[in-house]
Amino acid sequence: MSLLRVENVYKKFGGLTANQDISFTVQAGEIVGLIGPNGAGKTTMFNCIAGYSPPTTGDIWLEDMKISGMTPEQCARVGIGRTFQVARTFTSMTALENVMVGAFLNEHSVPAARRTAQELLDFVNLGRFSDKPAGSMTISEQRRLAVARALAVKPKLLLMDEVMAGLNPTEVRETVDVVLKIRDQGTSCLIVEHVLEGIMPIANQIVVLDYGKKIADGSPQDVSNDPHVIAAYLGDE
Ligand SMILES: Nc1ncnc2c1ncn2[C@@H]1O[C@H](COP(=O)(O)OP(=O)(O)OP(=O)(O)O)[C@@H](O)[C@H]1O
Repeated sequence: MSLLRVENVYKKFGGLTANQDISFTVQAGEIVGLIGPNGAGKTTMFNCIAGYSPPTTGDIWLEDMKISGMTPEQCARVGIGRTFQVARTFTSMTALENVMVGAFLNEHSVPAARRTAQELLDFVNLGRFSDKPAGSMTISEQRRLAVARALAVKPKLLLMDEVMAGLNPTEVRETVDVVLKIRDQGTSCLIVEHVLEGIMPIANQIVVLDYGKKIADGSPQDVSNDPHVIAAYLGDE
């Protein structure tokens, strides 16, 4: 059984169809990239999956549970974690406190939440920054902090929205290493990304959206050679 199944999802905003008949799956243990030009409907799809804005029609399943129509908190409780395009860190709180906010979904004592948060900061290579105010961290560090906070809800599937945008090549490599570690410890990843050199080498599958429609779905190599994708997106790179 697939971990995530998106079935014939439409999302309409008035007269605009941001997602049109989108279907795809994510298998357990895999990294899937969701790519496409600006305005293609990628963030809209994330919002449908994570409960922030339900599909107009169509269904979304996490294993055998229908999650379309659930609230963001219900989605988090059943196993969907997410980061946002603009890292929503609490800038005046320390790195540790930021991750503790996520940890409280499952942990019911401060010491347990603190322990989990410190482990997750270590996991994303930010362990030495636990007492640092999030607002004084670099963009790259804040993105990994957001990943640690999303992992604190112990997701089966982690949705990551442009965690590599604006990073230098060293920072992209650090982030890629963290994504691979997340996959290796058993959490599947669905990643919206414009930084193709970050996502293409590590993805098992790439789904391409353009103007709200799915135009390709396959291995990174097949998708890179697909004329529709080249015309719509890769040709612009
Ligand atoms: N809440 C909303 N109300 C109205 N239109 C919206 C809303 N959210 C998104 N849209 C529109 O839906 C379309 C898809 O937007 P979306 O943000 O999903 O694209 P995207 O692929 O994530 O783009 P980008 O790569 O630039 O982040 C766009 O035309 C956008 O203007």
